[in-house]
Order: sequence, then structure tokens, then C-alpha cells
Amino acid sequence: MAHQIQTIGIIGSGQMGSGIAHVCSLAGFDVLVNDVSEDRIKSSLATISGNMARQAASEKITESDRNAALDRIAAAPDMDALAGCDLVIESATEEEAVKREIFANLKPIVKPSAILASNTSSLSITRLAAETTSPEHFIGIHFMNPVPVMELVEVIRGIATNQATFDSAREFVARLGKTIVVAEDFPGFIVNRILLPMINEAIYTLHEGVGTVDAIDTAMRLGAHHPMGPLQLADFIGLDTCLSIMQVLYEGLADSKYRPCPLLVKYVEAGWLGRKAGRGFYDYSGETPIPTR
Ligand SMILES: CC(=O)CC(=O)SCCNC(=O)CCNC(=O)[C@H](O)C(C)(C)COP(=O)(O)OP(=O)(O)OC[C@H]1O[C@@H](n2cnc3c(N)ncnc32)[C@H](O)[C@@H]1OP(=O)(O)O
Ligand SMILES: NC(=O)C1=CN([C@@H]2O[C@H](COP(=O)(O)OP(=O)(O)OC[C@H]3O[C@@H](n4cnc5c(N)ncnc54)[C@H](OP(=O)(O)O)[C@@H]3O)[C@@H](O)[C@H]2O)C=CC1
Repeated sequence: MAHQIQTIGIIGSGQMGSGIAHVCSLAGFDVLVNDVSEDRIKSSLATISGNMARQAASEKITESDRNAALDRIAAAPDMDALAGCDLVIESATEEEAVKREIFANLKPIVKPSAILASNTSSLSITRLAAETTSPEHFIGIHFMNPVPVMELVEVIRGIATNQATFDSAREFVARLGKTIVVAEDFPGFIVNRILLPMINEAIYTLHEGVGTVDAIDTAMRLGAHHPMGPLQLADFIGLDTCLSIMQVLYEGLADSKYRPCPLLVKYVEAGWLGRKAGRGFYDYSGETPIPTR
């Protein structure tokens, strides 16, 4: 039997955690948002409020939907506050060690029936589940960015995930009005197994001087009808996240075709993480983004 879900904890209030909190609260769930920094949680709540205001302005939701949803979200700077959650979705930085530590810390806090999920873009759900006391209650629920706009959610079972947990995840995603695709627990699942090598190749194309940032993005926007060019999309996702995913593909699939482009590595080492850092393949300090190469 599927678990009853009403209260959701979200760990990691960056761009994805904020988006997940946004759609969950609009769908009527109570949401608690946790992060390592209280400032980060505050800015996440402000982002959610602003994004909902835009949705209200374009009549996607009403002002009263917005107010009710915002009332359902609360800050939870202390992880202990997640004790009553029916579902906890981890959406912290894409690093296995960070996520493992979060799940290890959650172990003594959450109730035994709670479902634990990760929004990881690429990491093994089975390995993360092994960090918990009930791997049968663990599942991958992978949202797409920007969460309020994208229709898809990938759901990934670990080797131990039971049917009730899977059914609950499926019902939860349906309540958000999103479409589910089931992916097996392989590095990068489906979307990122296909999308990230394309982005990495775009960075190689830049690195080898085949085209400029503008030429590469224009080529793919107008020549392949992608809504964003691959370098623009890389900046939007976050170059640290792109690099982590490529490393997981490279190591997990043991194939040199997934080798992260050295230019991507350099950008991340420089702290040029894309939009969230103000600089990546574009400079975001002015009114419109300016290509950096
Ligand atoms: C890395 C991973 O693990 C997996 C991933 O997520 S990979 C990334 C997947 N995402 C993509 O590929 C995104 C590709 N880009 C796009 O689809 C589009 O460029 C986009 C939807 C992001 C923006 O579309 P756009 O038409 O260029 O811009 P814009 O007009 O600003 O936005 C379109 C609508 O979305 C809304 N929107 C955009 N971001 C939003 C947000 N964060 N919250 C709420 N609404 C948002 C806008 O308000 C706008 O709504 P209206 O139509 O009512 O005005
Ligand atoms: N970006 C994307 O397009 C997508 C990303 N994802 C996945 O979602 C997850 C989050 O990505 P995204 O939101 O983009 O990343 P962000 O960098 O925007 O946010 C990550 C957040 O996690 C916080 N954090 C780090 N360590 C901890 C911790 N121990 N406890 C609580 N919070 C922590 C970070 O804080 P601080 O900055 O202080 O370290 C930051 O606020 C990743 O697993 C990513 O792969 C999934 C789909 C799409």
C-alpha cells in the first residue's frame, strides 16, 4: 500500500530545492526547507515568492493560491525539524560524500515509515540508499530545471526500493501534475546520459576553437530548435553540476567518450560556475549576458 504523504522536507535550498518546494506547496503539501546556511533558506523563500508572483501576474495561479502556498512553506534550519516528514527530498550539491553525510545524519531523525528521496542528477540510488536504515523506502525522484516549468520527473528505483515506495513516488509526482518516466539506476539515468555528453561536446567545440560561445549557442538554438544553446544551458544548470555528472558518467560507465572537457574543469576550478556565480560561458554582471569567449 502506498504511503500517505502530506509533509515534505527538502534538504538543500539552491535552485532545485527552491523549485521543488515551490511546486510541492502549490500542490497542497506542507513543506519544510533545510540548508546548511540560514541565509540560503531565506533567499530560497524570497525566490519562491518572486517566482510565484510572476506566475500570478501571468494568471497561471491566483494571488490567493500564492498566499496559501507560501503559508505552507516553513524554514527548517535544524534538521531535527524534519522528524515528522512523510517524504524527505535531498537536493544538495551533486557530490556523493555530501549526500551520504546528509542521509547518515537523517537516519536517527526521520520516522521509520518516511520515504527518503534524492534529486541527484547522476549518482547511484542504490549506493545512497545503503546509507539509510530502510533502503526499501529510498528512491530517486529527479526533477528538471526550472522545476515549476518542466513537465518531466524521472523516478529511479534502487535495488532495494519496494513497490509501496515506488507507488507513493508515482502518486506524489502525479499530484504535482508532472509526467513520470521510469529510469534504471545507471549513471545519469536517461535525461543526463543523453543531455550532458551533448553539453560536454559543445564545450569541446569551444575549446578546440570550432566556434565562439555565441556561434555554438546560436547554431543549436536556430539549427536544432533547442530552447537554449548548450553553453547557455550549461550555465543555467551550473558548471559544477555539469562537471560532477560528467565525472559520474566517465567513472561509472568506464568509457573515454565521457571524459569531461578540460575547459569545463578549468571553469569550475576558477569558480566560474555559470549563472549562479555571475560568470560561466557568459558574464551575467550586466543587463544582458555577454559571452566570455
Ligand atoms: C541537470 C539535470 O539533472 C536535469 C535538467 O534539469 S537538465 C535542464 C532541463 N531544462 C532545460 O533544458 C531548459 C531549457 N530551456 C527552456 O525550456 C526555456 O528556455 C525556459 C523554460 C527555461 C525559459 O523559457 P523562455 O521562454 O526562454 O523564458 P521565459 O519567457 O522567461 O519563461 C517562460 C515561462 O516560464 C516561466 N518561468 C521560467 N522560470 C521559472 C521559474 N523558475 N519559476 C516559475 N516560472 C518560471 C516564466 O515566468 C514564463 O512564464 P509565462 O509564459 O507565463 O510568461
Ligand atoms: N541544476 C540543475 O539543473 C539540476 C540539478 N539537479 C540536482 O539537484 C541537486 C541540487 O542542485 P542545484 O539546486 O542546482 O545546486 P545549488 O548549488 O543551486 O544548490 C545546492 C544547495 O545545497 C546546499 N548544501 C550543500 N551541502 C549541504 C548540506 N550538507 N546540507 C544541506 N544543504 C547543503 C548548498 O549550500 P552551499 O551553497 O552553502 O554549499 C546549496 O544551497 C544536485 O544533486 C543536482 O545534481 C537535478 C536536476 C537539475
